[in-house]
Amino acid sequence: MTNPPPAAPALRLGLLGAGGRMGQAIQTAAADARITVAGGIGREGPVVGPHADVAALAAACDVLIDFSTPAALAANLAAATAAGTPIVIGTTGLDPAHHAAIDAAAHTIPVLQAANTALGVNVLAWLVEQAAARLGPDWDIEIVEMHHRHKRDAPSGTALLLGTAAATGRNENHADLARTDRAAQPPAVRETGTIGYASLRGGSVAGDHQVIFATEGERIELGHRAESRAIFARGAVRAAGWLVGRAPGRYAMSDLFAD
Ligand SMILES: NC(=O)C1=CN([C@@H]2O[C@H](COP(=O)(O)OP(=O)(O)OC[C@H]3O[C@@H](n4cnc5c(N)ncnc54)[C@H](OP(=O)(O)O)[C@@H]3O)[C@@H](O)[C@H]2O)C=CC1
Ligand SMILES: O=C(O)C1=N[C@H](C(=O)O)C[C@H](O)C1
Repeated sequence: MTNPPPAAPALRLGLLGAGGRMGQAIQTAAADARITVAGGIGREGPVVGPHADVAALAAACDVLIDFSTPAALAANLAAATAAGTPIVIGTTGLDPAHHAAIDAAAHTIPVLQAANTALGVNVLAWLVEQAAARLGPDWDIEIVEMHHRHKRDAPSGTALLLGTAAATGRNENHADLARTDRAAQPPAVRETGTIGYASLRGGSVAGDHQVIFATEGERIELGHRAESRAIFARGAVRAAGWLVGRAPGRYAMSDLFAD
């Protein structure tokens, strides 16, 4: 009789922003998936487990999941890099300097950055890219998002991800087309070929996104509604498991869903 193969070692997650809305949802998703949370850090220190700071937590887990704040990103990446620990970044409101820091860390460790970790949104991004590729610039693109009253960044990271997918479909740079604050522009009719954004905030909405393609006489609307944070949390936990053991580099949810 042969012995069964040894069980794979259990995954140990480290959570950054552990006490927040997403931090709590990820703890639930990890428990549902029977994955151990080695520890969790909040703004003022440990939320789960004994680790005093992100450096101690990074050294004690197999993978970090960061849903905290853009202001914490540099320190979180530095700790992950020093410990050689892969990191999933779900925090939004990132600027070009944050993205440059992610690119730099990805030379040393695997980093998966995703403005939205839900499967449905990532399929929506693919649909938007396909639609934009087939519709000419006389189809105006407007992106409308609604979130809960506590959200700090606007437009949402997902709205920008969807706009980037549309720009890619058109073989254009998103930065050239994006009009994130129409109210701040001088009064003028809509510029052909641009991508407009509108952000609504209120109540407890987990996350609604709609991409509207509008031309003379017809309109296409593609959208996604998150009914709870559980979809983001499940995706983040799945992404963390997928990231462990990968080569250093920058990854996206589309890499995971393509596997
Ligand atoms: N990628 C995705 O699928 C999703 C992304 N998000 C994004 O995730 C982020 C968090 O969202 P949400 O959970 O709703 O926000 P919350 O404000 O509820 O949670 C953020 C938490 O991070 C804590 N925090 C602040 N500074 C630090 C720090 N230096 N180190 C560790 N923790 C810190 C905050 O503490 P304190 O309150 O004391 O400041 C808070 O508990 C946002 O950027 C949001 O847009 C949200 C949902 C899905
Ligand atoms: O802050 C949130 O809640 C969410 N943020 C992400 C975003 O900015 O797109 C993802 C999701 O929509 C929920």
